Amino acid sequence: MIKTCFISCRNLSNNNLVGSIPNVLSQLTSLTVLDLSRNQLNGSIPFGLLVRVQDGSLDLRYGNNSDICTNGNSCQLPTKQRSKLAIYIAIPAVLIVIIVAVVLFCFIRRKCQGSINNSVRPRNEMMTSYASGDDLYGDGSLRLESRQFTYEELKMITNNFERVLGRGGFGYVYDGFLEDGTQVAVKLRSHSSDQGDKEFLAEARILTQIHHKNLVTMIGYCKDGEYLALVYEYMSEGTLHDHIEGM
Ligand SMILES: Nc1ncnc2c1ncn2[C@@H]1O[C@H](COP(=O)(O)OP(=O)(O)OP(=O)(O)O)[C@@H](O)[C@H]1O
Repeated sequence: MIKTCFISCRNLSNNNLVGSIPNVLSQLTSLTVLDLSRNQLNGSIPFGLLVRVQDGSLDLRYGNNSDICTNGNSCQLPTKQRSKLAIYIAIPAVLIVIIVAVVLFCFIRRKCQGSINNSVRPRNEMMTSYASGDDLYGDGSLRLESRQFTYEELKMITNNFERVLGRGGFGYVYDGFLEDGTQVAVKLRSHSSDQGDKEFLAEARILTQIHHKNLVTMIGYCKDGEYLALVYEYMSEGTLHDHIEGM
């Protein structure tokens, strides 16, 4: 269409021209009126045309076509292109913000959980490698994250309950050694104990959930038929009572 205009066009309106304004139009000296208002041309008006507009040899009309501008540098992009560009920038930007927020949230959550875990971490790291989810009562009332021993295992550990360390409200406490040589104290609930299952479980529950350097660590438990026992790390320094007495 532009080529044809070299010869015959005086007015380019209604020709549905698309794209940027061709510079060659400025060479059409016979062209005195150039109406681009109803074409889909866009971009900056070529310098050659502007010169002709300024020297008055060309009457350039582009109506309300906002896609055409006179200054190449500040020329706005066509509306369609602008919205496309906005989509290309906006979507990745929103995605990046969401990803950063999620990563930050996970990081803060892990840090918080880490600090909680550290404050209640067992001194005896063996606790973590033991099976979890055992139910001391069989009714789902107690989930212990500690090792479960059979009565036979306790017999082996304590060399058939050979050495008594002391006696408390639940019954005798026996000296024992695990397979890896760790010394333990096995508290076996006696049938004649004046403290019942409820108290025994309460002690197990508390020691399973709370770990502190000033509290004895519970290594595991035994619920084997009628036998109930708790296995603790061995405290070599004696009892508080011994220390107070020795003062
Ligand atoms: N972890 C342990 N390491 C070494 N000795 C222990 C350990 N636990 C208990 N003992 C010994 O066994 C004794 C009885 O302890 P146990 O905890 O059964 O009774 P207690 O401290 O009097 O409390 P309670 O009557 O509430 O059970 C203690 O006095 C101590 O000599």
